[in-house]
Amino acid sequence: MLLKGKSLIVTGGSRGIGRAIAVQAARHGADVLIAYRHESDAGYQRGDAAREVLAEIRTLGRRALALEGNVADPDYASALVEYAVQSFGRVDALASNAGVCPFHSFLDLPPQLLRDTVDINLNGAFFVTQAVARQMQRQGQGGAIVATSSISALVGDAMQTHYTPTKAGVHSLMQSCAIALGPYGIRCNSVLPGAIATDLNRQHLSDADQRSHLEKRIPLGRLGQPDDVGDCVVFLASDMARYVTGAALLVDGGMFVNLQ
Ligand SMILES: NC(=O)C1=CN([C@@H]2O[C@H](COP(=O)(O)OP(=O)(O)OC[C@H]3O[C@@H](n4cnc5c(N)ncnc54)[C@H](OP(=O)(O)O)[C@@H]3O)[C@@H](O)[C@H]2O)C=CC1
Ligand SMILES: C[C@H](O)[C@@H]1OC(=O)[C@H](O)[C@@H]1O
Repeated sequence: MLLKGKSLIVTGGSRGIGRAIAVQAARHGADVLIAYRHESDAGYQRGDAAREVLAEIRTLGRRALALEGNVADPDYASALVEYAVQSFGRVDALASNAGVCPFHSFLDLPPQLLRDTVDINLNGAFFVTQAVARQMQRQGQGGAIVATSSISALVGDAMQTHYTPTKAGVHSLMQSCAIALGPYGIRCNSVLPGAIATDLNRQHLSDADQRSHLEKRIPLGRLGQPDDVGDCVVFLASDMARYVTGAALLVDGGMFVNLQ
């Protein structure tokens, strides 16, 4: 078990990649607090998605908690840490994963959509990382922070002009935090998923031509699944990656290098 006895906060842990991170971490022995917001257009009743994750983790014999809120609110970031410390006694790792990606064309993109996307994806990652790092510094035993950036940190997309800069920012945040937090033994790394089949892009990938175009660009021949990313996050959060900090791990089936 790679995370035996550890306590982990996973933002965006109710669905998709975050759910996979939370469950895989529990399989490796961690207790987990998931942060979620309740996205009504994902087709769940309020809290149902989170409750499903908690139930799955508890069947694995681990403790599981959830706290609804918005990572863009720094007070919620602090509340997450306080809840984890009250319940688990400490915070050993953070998966800063929550994010949104409403596809939209550039020329008519409304200012509020840009502000909301930056607020959640980048500012939210900053606030949660800062709150958890403060707790880890108080604990004095180091820790591991893994942010979910994206292949979109490295390449663009015409319908994601408000989104790709946030993913580049998340990766850059981890690089700077790796330097700032290294003296406290806190490691900071990013995973950069490619095209992963989740609610985030369900509509986008429901277009057969779009899906086929993507699959043809992926040397492994398939879209990623959330567990493909979850297992990589568990590795980076574990002592197996004890000398890894400031790194970026592409989890894309080879899509990024397949240009010619
Ligand atoms: N899917 C993909 O192809 C890729 C995804 N990524 C990144 O992976 C991460 C997860 O994406 P994915 O699993 O696909 O997305 P999903 O839409 O499937 O899940 C998003 C999760 O984030 C939560 N969330 C959204 N906004 C907030 C908020 N303001 N505060 C707290 N929680 C919030 C949602 O909570 P709730 O359920 O309550 O709505 C949900 O748990 C994102 O950062 C995304 O940018 C990166 C590359 C590729
Ligand atoms: C939601 C998109 O399909 C997905 O999100 C990312 O970050 C990747 O670049 C993909 O575009």
